[in-house]
Amino acid sequence: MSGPLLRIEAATVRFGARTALDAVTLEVAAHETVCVLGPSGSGKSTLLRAVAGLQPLDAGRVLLDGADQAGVPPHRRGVGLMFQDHQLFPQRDVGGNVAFGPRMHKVPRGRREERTAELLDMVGLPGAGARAVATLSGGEQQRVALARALAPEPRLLMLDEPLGQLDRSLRDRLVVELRRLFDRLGTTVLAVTHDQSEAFALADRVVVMRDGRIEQAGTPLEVWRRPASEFVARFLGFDNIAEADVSGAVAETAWGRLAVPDAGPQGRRRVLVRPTGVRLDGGAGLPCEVAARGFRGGHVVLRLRPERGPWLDAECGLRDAPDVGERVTVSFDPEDVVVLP
Ligand SMILES: Nc1ncnc2c1ncn2[C@@H]1O[C@H](COP(=O)(O)OP(=O)(O)OP(=O)(O)O)[C@@H](O)[C@H]1O
Repeated sequence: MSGPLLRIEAATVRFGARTALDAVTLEVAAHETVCVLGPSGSGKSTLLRAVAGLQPLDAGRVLLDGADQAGVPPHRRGVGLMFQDHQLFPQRDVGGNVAFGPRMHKVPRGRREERTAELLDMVGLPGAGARAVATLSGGEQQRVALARALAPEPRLLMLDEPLGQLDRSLRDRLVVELRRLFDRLGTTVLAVTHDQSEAFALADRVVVMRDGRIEQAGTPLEVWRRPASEFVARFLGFDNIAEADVSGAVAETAWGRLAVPDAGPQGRRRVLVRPTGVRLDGGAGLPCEVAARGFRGGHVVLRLRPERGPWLDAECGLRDAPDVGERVTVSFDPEDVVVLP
């Protein structure tokens, strides 16, 4: 099959005066994992629900394998859904939960049992079929929910905040497992999350939404390297943003004169410096006071109050981290300076 597996064309959904989806166009290729990111209320869940057929469109189309899905009920679309609260059937055991879809599709018992065992293996719960749902941890329930969504072999798997309820270390682990699983199965995935690290770890392509529209779409690297707007930059957690006059390869800012890519946007702009590009070099740079510091795994994030200009976040190694109240001077690595369009 050529062409995208999923094509959303100018999809629009209104709730009264509020436009939850505003002419959204998006394609997902077969075997691709696309993660939709955005703040609460930006329309992410509405987009998934529209593709699943749970939310009618006011305008636009959803096509699966080239076929318009208008009038096709959810259970005939061949999409699997896993929602935030991943509600398992409490009265069924793990195997009964996973086999639910295939049973509805009248898959013969032998094949069903084989498939259930295979999927439980795949999600790292071998032999758990007879366990009661109530005896599972949050992470285990999440895996069972995933196996259940995969069991009917959907052509498109849609995940709404798949790891939403879990603590950070479990999420980080599961996200790597999910990525490996999708690669192995060749599953096509459209996932929604408000957690950018999750999206970046899982996705071939990320889509950032704002107020029902797509603000930027690209590979994780593209979006990280070149945020399309201040909104995207701030959403990714980049807060080192200042007004600038850009001329050639130089930006004049309150922090001083920064080197920027030569061929970029010119004139009155805003520039972003990624925290990795704020260097504590002790030279003749911009004097700052360390206002706060926080530990993030192997490195430290410093909150700096510069002599001039907006506050700065800087990343440095554990051993080099200055104390709160210390004075430092910083310079800016041109590699990490981005002129916002
Ligand atoms: N059934 C509904 N009736 C009225 N308004 C709705 C309904 N569902 C969603 N909305 C509104 O549409 C907008 C988009 O909601 P949606 O749930 O798609 O956002 P979201 O990005 O998934 O948010 P979250 O991250 O909080 O789940 C919001 O402003 C929401 O209040």
